[in-house]
Amino acid sequence: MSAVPADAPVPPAFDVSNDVVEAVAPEREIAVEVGDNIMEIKNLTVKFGGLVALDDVSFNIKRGEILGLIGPNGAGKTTCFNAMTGVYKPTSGDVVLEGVSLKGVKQHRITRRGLARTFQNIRLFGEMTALENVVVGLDARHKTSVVGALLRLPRHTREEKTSVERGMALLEFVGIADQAGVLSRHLPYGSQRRLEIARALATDPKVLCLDEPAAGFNPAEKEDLMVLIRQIRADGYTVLLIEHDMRLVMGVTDRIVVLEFGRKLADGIPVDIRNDPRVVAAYLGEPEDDVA
Ligand SMILES: Nc1ncnc2c1ncn2[C@@H]1O[C@H](COP(=O)(O)OP(=O)(O)OP(=O)(O)O)[C@@H](O)[C@H]1O
Repeated sequence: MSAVPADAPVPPAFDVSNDVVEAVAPEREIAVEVGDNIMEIKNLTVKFGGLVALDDVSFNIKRGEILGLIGPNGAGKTTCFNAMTGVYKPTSGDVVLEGVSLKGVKQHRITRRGLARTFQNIRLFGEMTALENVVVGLDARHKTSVVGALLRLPRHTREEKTSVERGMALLEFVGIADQAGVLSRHLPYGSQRRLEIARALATDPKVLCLDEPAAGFNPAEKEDLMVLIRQIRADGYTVLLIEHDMRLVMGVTDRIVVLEFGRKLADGIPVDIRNDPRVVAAYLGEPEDDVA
């Protein structure tokens, strides 16, 4: 199934040292078990006027797993992400993170509570370097005040230094440390996608939501991305992944939730989803690339 032979060397970009891993995930257990529910999506409904984009959808995300969210075009995947991350206010239902409801919580506060995401259409600060884009994410977690920053109090200087070190570690982690000083709008497309992931990781999320991270990638880049997503999980993060490329979804996820016409169609391990006649029927008529 894989285009890369089993004994092929791991690309150097992902040969990440223990020091880098510790800088990226300083307070995490490196080896995690898939465990209890870290998030619960409860009867989530989103209506746009008369259109029901998401219809009474419920599923759980378990701590330490890579959960795939798939479905044909227009099935409601991005709407679900948007409702979870505070971009849209759900019409009804609830999203619970570590036992606490996110109902009515503003988007930036949801990020602070531990839910980070990337976007289908890349959203970086084009006039900032790669490193600065990541440091912005880290700065959101600083404890010093503006006055502390102006007076350059020792705590602020310490935090700033740590930010740069952690920012570099994150860039190394996603494989683009050599481009740290490049303006993000000048980065190659693949590096921009990786930078989005690094910036999301900078907020130290409990759950990382990736919205079509392989969009526009060639097969080799998709293989590299699978390695990176596995590495992210190995570092103790929980990952929710929207992705159209079935080979990638089947190759990297522990479990898959399938949406169709805004409703949950199936929820199970990849092999069961692949063989589920309802899922196969839902994808009939999709472009061949998407159902490979
Ligand atoms: N802001 C909006 N206003 C009106 N309708 C919307 C809005 N956002 C999404 N929709 C509609 O909701 C439905 C679900 O769209 P959504 O983008 O969530 O699907 P998707 O599964 O992510 O699709 P794709 O795979 O094509 O990205 C579609 O019919 C879409 O046109």
